[in-house]
Amino acid sequence: MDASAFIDDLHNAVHIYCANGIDTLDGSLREQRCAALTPEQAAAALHGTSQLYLAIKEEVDTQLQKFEAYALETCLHVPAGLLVEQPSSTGANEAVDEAAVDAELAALRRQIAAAKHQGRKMAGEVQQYDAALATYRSSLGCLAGVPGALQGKENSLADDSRALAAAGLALQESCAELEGLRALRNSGGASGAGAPRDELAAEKEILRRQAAVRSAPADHLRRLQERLASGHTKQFAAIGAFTAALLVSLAFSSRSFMGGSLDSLSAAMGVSSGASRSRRMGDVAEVRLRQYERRQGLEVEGSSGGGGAEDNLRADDSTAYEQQQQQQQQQQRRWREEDKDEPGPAGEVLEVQLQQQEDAEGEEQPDLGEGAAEAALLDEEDQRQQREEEEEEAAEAAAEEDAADEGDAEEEDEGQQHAEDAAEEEERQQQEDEEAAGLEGAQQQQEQEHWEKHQGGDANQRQRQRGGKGSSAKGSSAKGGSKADREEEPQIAFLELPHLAERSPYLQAVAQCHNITCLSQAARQRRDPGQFLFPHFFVVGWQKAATTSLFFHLRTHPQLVAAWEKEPEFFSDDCGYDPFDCPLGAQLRYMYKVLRLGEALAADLRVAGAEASTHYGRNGHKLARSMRELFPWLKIIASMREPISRTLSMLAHNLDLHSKGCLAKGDAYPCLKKELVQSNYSDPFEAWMEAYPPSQVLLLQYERLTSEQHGKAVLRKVKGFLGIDPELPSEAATIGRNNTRKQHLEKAGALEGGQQPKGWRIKRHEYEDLVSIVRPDAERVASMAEQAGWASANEWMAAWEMAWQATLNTCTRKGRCELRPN
Ligand SMILES: Nc1ncnc2c1ncn2[C@@H]1O[C@H](COP(=O)(O)OS(=O)(=O)O)[C@@H](OP(=O)(O)O)[C@H]1O
Repeated sequence: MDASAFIDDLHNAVHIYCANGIDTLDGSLREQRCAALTPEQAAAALHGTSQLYLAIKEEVDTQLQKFEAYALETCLHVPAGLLVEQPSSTGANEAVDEAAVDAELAALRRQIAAAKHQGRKMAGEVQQYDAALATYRSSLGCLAGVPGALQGKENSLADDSRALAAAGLALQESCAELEGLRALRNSGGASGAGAPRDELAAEKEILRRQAAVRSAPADHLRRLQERLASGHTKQFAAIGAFTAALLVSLAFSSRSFMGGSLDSLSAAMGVSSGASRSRRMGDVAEVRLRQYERRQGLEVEGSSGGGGAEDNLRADDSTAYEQQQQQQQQQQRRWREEDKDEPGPAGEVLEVQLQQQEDAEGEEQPDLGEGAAEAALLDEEDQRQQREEEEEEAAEAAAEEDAADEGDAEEEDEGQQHAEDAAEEEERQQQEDEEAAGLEGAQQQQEQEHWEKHQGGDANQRQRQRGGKGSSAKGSSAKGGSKADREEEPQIAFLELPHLAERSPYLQAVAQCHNITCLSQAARQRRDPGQFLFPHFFVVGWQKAATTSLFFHLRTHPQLVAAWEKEPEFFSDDCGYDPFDCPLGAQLRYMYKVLRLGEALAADLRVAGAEASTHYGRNGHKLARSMRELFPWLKIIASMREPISRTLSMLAHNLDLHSKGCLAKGDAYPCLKKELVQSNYSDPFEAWMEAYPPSQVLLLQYERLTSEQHGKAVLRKVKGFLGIDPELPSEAATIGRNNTRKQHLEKAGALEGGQQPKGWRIKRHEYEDLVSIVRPDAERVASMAEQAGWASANEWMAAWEMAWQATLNTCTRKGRCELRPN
């Protein structure tokens, strides 16, 4: 049945039902009630029923029509408009072309479907707009208090936006710099053979720009951050957080990028003493920066009527500020074009000027011009240092020769290391000479003569004054008064640290220091949250326990400004283990050139200063207590390796370098025994433990530190101990492997030449004897580790037992075993 027939049937059925109902009512009235009625009453009643029928019929018709319309519209999807026009009861249906109506209906259905789809879409959009509107409304609510809060602070807001603009500008420039450096690094690294000078120049350039990239935007951002943190524009705290994040990422990216570039350059150049070269280049960069900053300072003063860049930065007139910025940029561009050797963007870096020689040479020194004079000072300083080092090394090498047969293998190692360094120094000197020929030429020679004169003698005389290795600094101190007395206090001119007066009292105090005792006293001043006391930690040993890998890993951390080179050995070699009796000039060099105090200050001392020297650890009994007096806050990290393999590594180092030393005689047993009976870990380490509270000392086990399984956890522990982010520089970062001995061998071609010893034979009972020598010390260390909570004694011993067992596993049935180097 089709739908319209169904409706018709329904129609009829309802009508019949109604009619039947009325008929029944009629009949009932007539038969049962009307008999008692008068004829008029009966007629009135029947009229009533017929009226009722009509009323019911009309109502039923109306309802049925509505139902029909509803059914046609919803079941048959006939549009309402069409129904109205459709004369349902006029009989015009017949006139309608059903096919046409069907087609129209289909089209209308499609339109309806499209309209419904559009409607749903719009409903979704309306929902989104509603949500957005709600957000805007609530934002508006939040901002309602802003105008009031900012009233009267328009100037400081203007300053903020200027500072933000300056920071952005500096960042932009730094990005360009970084891009340039990346290109430079790529070209430098890939330049191949025959271009060492180009690479040298590239390295210089990178170092020079590095300082600027690091300091300029960082300082702008820091100032901005300070402004925002100062409370007058709290509504913009998010900007403060943003700049803080930028600061951290800037520090991290520039340092890791630069570190990588220097390493790859050094590697590309095949230079083993990359660190010392870097330092030297860093010095050149410092001088160039000073020249630049001075020039810039004068220029700015001249153009702004003496106000200086900082004042101009604060100027209310933003147009003047923009002009100022443009002028500075133009000036920088001009300088770059005028003199390619001159530095690029300025960094407001705190620098220290070593002027002790300059003063002495004041009358006689020819007028070299400001830049040349400064460069000469630097060269001279380097030369003096270098000569001293060479002389010391020569004397030490001689002493080592004498001492070699006495079997002090550890000291011998140092001597040989020095001899190697001396060779590198020679190479370095040669390069410096070449550079000097291009830059200062004869002036450098003159400077050298002035210096010789001022110092009152030739190199040999100075060597005699120092008394060679045997007397060292300490010995000479006994003969001729303290070194601090003998050496004139250097006069230091500090370049102004921006906003020094607004910095923390601690930073202000440190910024005034030019000796290490002053650093100690400055620590009494109040610090800002996040500032580290300087220096923050030392890695004190032990030699051949992966200290180099550890140090260089830590150095990549963005919260660290660690010494460029490993093992400055300042407190042992320069101070003769007495931190209160170090030569003043050496102290200054140590603070600024080794510990990089200038950079730490520029970073608001929110970075940890550090160095790593293995002499310190093994001489704890000489140094720990006085070190505690000097730097009571210092954190101490030591790494210890299974003692026989550590000693073997140390002896092998000497052998590979110079084919001499104890192991060269072939029999490893007496050689190792002699060394092992006269050294131990626990005595010197105990001195460190006694001097410093347990919370400031951390002992690592080489085997865990370098293991794949535990290495990362150990590194996190180290960083946690130091109070720096344990997940940086990267969660996945491992310690890496720095094998100095292998590098030396590779450099010398020894690996190809077959000079590397494959191993040493030792009899089983001899090895067992060695184990019995070291075991008590090992157990003592294990128990110290357990007491301090660094490891369980059993775990500690198990790692070393395993190393011993590994050697015993190589033993043949005849009891001949092999000691294998790494
Ligand atoms: N990641 C890792 N894994 C395993 N071994 C490692 C690692 N890093 C350094 N080393 C080994 O540590 C030895 C060098 O230690 P140091 O850097 O402290 O030596 S040094 O005192 O600075 O010369 C040296 O050991 P030997 O090879 O036995 O001489 C390095 O090979």
